[in-house]
Amino acid sequence: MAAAPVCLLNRLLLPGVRPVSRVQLTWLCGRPRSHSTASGIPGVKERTLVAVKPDGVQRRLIGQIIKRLEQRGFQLVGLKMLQVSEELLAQHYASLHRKPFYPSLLRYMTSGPVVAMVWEGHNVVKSTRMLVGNTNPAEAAPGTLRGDFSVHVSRNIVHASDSAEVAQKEISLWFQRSELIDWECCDHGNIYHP
Ligand SMILES: Nc1ccn([C@@H]2O[C@H](COP(=O)(O)OP(=O)(O)OP(=O)(O)O)[C@@H](O)[C@H]2O)c(=O)n1
Ligand SMILES: Nc1ncnc2c1ncn2[C@@H]1O[C@H](COP(=O)(O)OP(=O)(O)O)[C@@H](O)[C@H]1O
Ligand SMILES: [Mg+2]
Repeated sequence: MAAAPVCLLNRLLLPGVRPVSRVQLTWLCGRPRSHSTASGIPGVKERTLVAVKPDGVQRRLIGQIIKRLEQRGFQLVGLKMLQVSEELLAQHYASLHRKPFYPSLLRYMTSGPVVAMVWEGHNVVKSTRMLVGNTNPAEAAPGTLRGDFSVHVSRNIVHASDSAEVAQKEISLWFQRSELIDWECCDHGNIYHP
């Protein structure tokens, strides 16, 4: 912590108030920025695609979903609302084409707008899958998004990429590079450093 902010803060304190030390100021404000950049931590720039599905949008759950990811400490780097095309879904759900539920999945996912987001952070893919919960809401633990807000597998409110490799493919399928913002949250020091 530079000496100047400590002196400045002590000058502003009322007479009789004990001056704060540099250690106390560091504790109050988080680690100083020069030491708090998280860019040196491996995996901190990992990204995942999260999409609020049409039922999640209709049920006004967008805010709840964003809130859970934000409060966990992840960082939003891209966000848009869109009416998804069948072409995009055919690529997104390429592994499910032969499933009996695929036609109804397409109808579901095109039934209304979707909110697509890209979230960034350490182990964000795995952590987000844990936060979203099992595909089948009956198997999703209470406290997870699907466990708290959904009942049936065909209306499970939210999508999240299931591996880092799949996440990269899904992000480039849903977003243009120019739609994603590289930025560093000012509280990185508190999230990533003990
Ligand atoms: N019997 C099933 C199985 C799946 N689905 C729908 O198909 C989606 C994709 O299935 P899958 O990829 O297996 O589930 P998740 O990865 O959990 O969901 P998503 O890929 O949408 O995140 C599910 O979320 C669900 O909306 C369905 O309607 N009926
Ligand atoms: N047995 C099923 N019946 C109906 N829909 C399903 C079923 N399995 C999966 N789905 C739908 O397909 C989506 C994608 O499946 P999958 O990628 O396997 O799971 P997840 O969404 O958890 O990644 C699920 O979220 C769900 O909407
Ligand atoms: Mg899936």
